[in-house]
Amino acid sequence: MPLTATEAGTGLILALPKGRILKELRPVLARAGIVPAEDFLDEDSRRLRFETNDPMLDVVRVRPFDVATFVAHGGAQIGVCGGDVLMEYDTDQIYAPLDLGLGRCRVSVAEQAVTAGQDDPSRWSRIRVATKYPNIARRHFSARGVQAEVVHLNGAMELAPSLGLSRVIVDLVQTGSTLKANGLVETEVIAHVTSRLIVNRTALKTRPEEIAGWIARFRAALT
Ligand SMILES: Nc1ncnc2c1ncn2[C@@H]1O[C@H](COP(=O)(O)OP(=O)(O)OP(=O)(O)O)[C@@H](O)[C@H]1O
Ligand SMILES: O=P(O)(O)OC[C@H]1O[C@H](OP(=O)(O)OP(=O)(O)O)[C@H](O)[C@@H]1O
Repeated sequence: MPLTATEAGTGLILALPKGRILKELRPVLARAGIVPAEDFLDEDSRRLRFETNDPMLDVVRVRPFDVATFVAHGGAQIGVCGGDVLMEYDTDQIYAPLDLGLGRCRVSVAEQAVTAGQDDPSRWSRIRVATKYPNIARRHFSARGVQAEVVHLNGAMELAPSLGLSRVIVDLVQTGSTLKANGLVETEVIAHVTSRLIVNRTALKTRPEEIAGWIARFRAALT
């Protein structure tokens, strides 16, 4: 069988995050005219790379944080990821030209309702923080002269304060119901986030017309 353009290394790879963003992204992909192979939306499929209706485009389905890694390293030329991931990854290899308005939430500091307001955070010199966003947490606290001692978790951060791992957490909040269900309150919003279309900087220079074409198609798909 002849190689497709992407197999031959001449097509583009679009990296998409599996999970909640992908669900929200489905109508946008359809409006942008991207039709991945049928098993792309089958969560049970073990395939990671899928051809599309466009012989010059394949999609890969990876974890949300790994979208940024694949695009930064040029393994994928374009991708979709949350602003939280971009803030954490913090690289100049990624250009984020388009806000897709999906996955709207915020990165916040939270602590146990019982400890909130007990002391003055401006007097803290150190604080233990449980998070899957160590860079965001360190930057946020160091900007106010507080040293963050990070306990790195990949999920269930909300358990950390009551189990003695940390005083506060830095995590995503949307409705606030996860915090509430675990006896926590949001004390500070670090950033509001949405998902972005992201592009590898080198690809933008070496393949400007193709990349600009895809940015335009995604932009049109939002309206
Ligand atoms: N509650 C939420 N409301 C809205 N958007 C969210 C919410 N939680 C996460 N997001 C956005 O969706 C992205 C992916 O989150 P998701 O929960 O699907 O993956 P994850 O659980 O962080 O990934 P992994 O499977 O690698 O642990 C986040 O980076 C963020 O931008
Ligand atoms: O404010 P809420 O509307 O309750 O949303 C916030 C929750 O959503 C995210 O978790 P997610 O559902 O993605 O679970 P996970 O982190 O365990 O994957 C986030 O980590 C919070 O736990």
